[in-house]
Amino acid sequence: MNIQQLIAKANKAHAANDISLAMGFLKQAGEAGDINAALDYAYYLSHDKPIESVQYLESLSCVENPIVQYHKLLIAYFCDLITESNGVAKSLVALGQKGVIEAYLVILSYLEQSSSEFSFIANKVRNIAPNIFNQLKLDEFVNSKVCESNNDKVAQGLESKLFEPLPLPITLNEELPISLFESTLSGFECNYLITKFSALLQPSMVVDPITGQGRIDKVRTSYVAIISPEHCDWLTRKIDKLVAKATKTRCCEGEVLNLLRYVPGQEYKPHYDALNRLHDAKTFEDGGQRTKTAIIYLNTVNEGGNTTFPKLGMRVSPNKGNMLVFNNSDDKGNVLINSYHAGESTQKENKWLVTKWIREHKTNYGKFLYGNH
Ligand SMILES: O=C(O)CCC(=O)C(=O)O
Ligand SMILES: [Fe+2]
Repeated sequence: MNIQQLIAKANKAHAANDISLAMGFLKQAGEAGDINAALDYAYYLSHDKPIESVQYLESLSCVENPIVQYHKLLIAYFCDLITESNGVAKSLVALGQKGVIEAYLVILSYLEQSSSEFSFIANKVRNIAPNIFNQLKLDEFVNSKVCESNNDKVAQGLESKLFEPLPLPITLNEELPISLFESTLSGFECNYLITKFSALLQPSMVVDPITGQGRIDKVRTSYVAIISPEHCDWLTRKIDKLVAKATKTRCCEGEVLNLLRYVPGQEYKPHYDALNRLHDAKTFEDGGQRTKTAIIYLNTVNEGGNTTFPKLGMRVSPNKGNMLVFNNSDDKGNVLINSYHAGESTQKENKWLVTKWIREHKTNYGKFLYGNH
């Protein structure tokens, strides 16, 4: 079979949900020289066998290709095969120099925005990809200290950041509980998510209790972008990992990440995120009850736009980069009455956030991207 035939077979197997059959064809297509097939196979394999995944990429004749190198590094990093910097920082810098723009974006996501290292790399992005520089509004961050930095300083600055632990949260409510993790995403990362995924925005839906299908409802008037696996990148993976750490759950128990935009006047009226086993039976099938919610605010809203908990008399104001985490149901899957909450409308500004709901079991999204992790 030639490469096209192998890929056609892989697509057919994939459409029939036979992932192991699809993997077999992708593996062969990768070995025959198709880089995309090789990467797809490596990502699939990385769910359960990350070491084998890296070894597979190393066995290919295209291993020196910078894109292959970049994904090999990401698989090793996100699957925790690298526990200390071990040259990851240097490799990322080297990949950026070879023209892998994603490597520079990963670097930017770990650096302090006000640092000369950030400006130095942002300037490189300006030189090789001016469109991306403009779309990400990187000129907001570039300062005159560009010339004070160099590649070695960037690698040094990056090293400690790559393995920084999640800072301890502030407990806002002990009973539910509700926790706030400050500055989990940088301003650059927040802007990146808005820029990259707003093209996917559609009117939000709620689950119809009769049909079990999503439908538009005045309860939830914001717009949502569903970041399904084909759109996932290093940052959505980083967020999945962050949320898993903050909620003490596994990545495979998370639902798909949602980007939400409220324009002034739009809101999410008081509701429970926990599902009703009878009314939401269809949604329930994919991972069971919703146990926790994580919300990351992507911009600071000055008037309105709070997340409110009416039964607790609490409100949390959206601050760029902060992550709010709360429980929705108890160990037995019962709805926690105090988790009733709302997304208030804003007065003048838009409000942007990403939200992730966690289930009691593995979800299809989680299994697809993370296997058992
Ligand atoms: O907009 C908010 O602050 C809350 C969003 C929310 O409740 C949700 O997405 O489930
Ligand atoms: Fe909610």
